[in-house]
Amino acid sequence: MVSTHPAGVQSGRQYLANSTGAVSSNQQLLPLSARINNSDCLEIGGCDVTTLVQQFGSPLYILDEDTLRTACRQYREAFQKYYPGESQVLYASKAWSCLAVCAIAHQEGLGIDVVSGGELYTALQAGVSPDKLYLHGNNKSLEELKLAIDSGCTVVVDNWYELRTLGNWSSSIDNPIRIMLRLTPGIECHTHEYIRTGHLDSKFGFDPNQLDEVFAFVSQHSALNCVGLHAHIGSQIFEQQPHQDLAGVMVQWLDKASGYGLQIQELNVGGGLGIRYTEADDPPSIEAWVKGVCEAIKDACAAQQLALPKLLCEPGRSLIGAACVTAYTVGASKTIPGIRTYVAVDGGMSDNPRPITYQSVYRAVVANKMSAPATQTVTIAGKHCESGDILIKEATLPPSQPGDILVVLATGAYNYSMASNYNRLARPAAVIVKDGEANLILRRETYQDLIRQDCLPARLSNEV
Ligand SMILES: Cc1ncc(COP(=O)(O)O)c(C=O)c1O
Ligand SMILES: N[C@@H](CCCC[NH3+])C(=O)O
Repeated sequence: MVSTHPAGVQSGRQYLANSTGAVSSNQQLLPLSARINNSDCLEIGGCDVTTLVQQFGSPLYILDEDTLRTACRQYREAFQKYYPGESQVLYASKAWSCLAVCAIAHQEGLGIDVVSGGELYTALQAGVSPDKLYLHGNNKSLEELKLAIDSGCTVVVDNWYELRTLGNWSSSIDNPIRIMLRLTPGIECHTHEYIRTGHLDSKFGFDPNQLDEVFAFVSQHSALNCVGLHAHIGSQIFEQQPHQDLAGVMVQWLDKASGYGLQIQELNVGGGLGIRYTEADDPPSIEAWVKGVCEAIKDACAAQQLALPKLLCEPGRSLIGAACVTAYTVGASKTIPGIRTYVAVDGGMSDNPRPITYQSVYRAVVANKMSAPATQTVTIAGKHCESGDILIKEATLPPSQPGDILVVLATGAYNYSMASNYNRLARPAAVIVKDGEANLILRRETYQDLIRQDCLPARLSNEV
């Protein structure tokens, strides 16, 4: 990281990617196309961020197409390089589900992991082929299962209730139902407890101690076409060992399944590779992560003398997290002498609920003052009626004024997808940028949108 200021004093420049050598987007704070232009403003995808805000309004999600496509390719190419068997990368669309993002993932050859009828519908509408769609969920409704089966998507079965439901159902329909089984591997990893899923005490997946009963049940239902096994250990993980341990555990499951006559062809090791939200975060690159997983699967298969399965993974955050920033407009500020200065922006926990939910830490820059020395420590507050609505507790920034454009970095994953209308704030617009062109991918909500689903019974109407 290069600073143009005296020792210890930084500026927005420090977050630009080092342009020498290949970079893994999950290790960058700013999108790969980020530059500073002659007006000292941040440019992404060849578009000046301050101009984008004038054109599309504030707050604004700005998605860099090149960063997203690069990450998709880095995953795909790493599998080609390190795995001699078949492979398929799926985009975990819970990170950001919308038509444009699903369309890009599909164009880049990725399949899509969906976790609800809504995400499935979005992916289908984006033109994703059903044979590359996988439906997750620990409590899928009959309607969601029907949509998945009718559209030809694979159902990742999570529990006994669902397995029995599909077992009964399969006897009454013409084609076998394509399923995978999600198992809890009992692997611990270091991440926030809300985003850990692989430990035994998890609401997701079959208990691995019931593997024999599960395999026996599936083997007795020939209309259930069990193509694979799935596990996911958690999210925002920096260690490589848990995923490598997972590979060993899953190959043992594969071996056990063959004892029940099940010809399992696919193993899905889930997602979870972390990204850099601050300089202190040190995730492995996409290539290093894929290499580790592939080698662990190859070694475990060689040890058990098993043929290589088709290998799947389903990253979300590491594909899209660093590809997006959120631009806000600075408004009021309040200095409490000896305590802190609050600088308020025009969004907050409704467009980024991660700080209040997981105490997530973000970095920001002032887009119209990229080289100005970052000499102040301030607290970036949202505009919600909630004391905890703080986007960044201690942001080191240049002094800012109302009207400045504050840009929070690495907001591509689990921001828009977890956004709400708390305090009846309209959800922001999102644009995708590439080579100097910006296109709307999500329209800004209006006041009319906010009351669209409201019903006012006649007896409550105050119409004059
Ligand atoms: C089943 C499953 N697959 C994939 C993912 C994507 O995880 P990440 O965004 O950390 O890659 C998640 C989220 O944790 C998940 O629950
Ligand atoms: N929503 C979480 C990730 C959950 C992943 C889904 N299992 C986050 O923002 O970090």
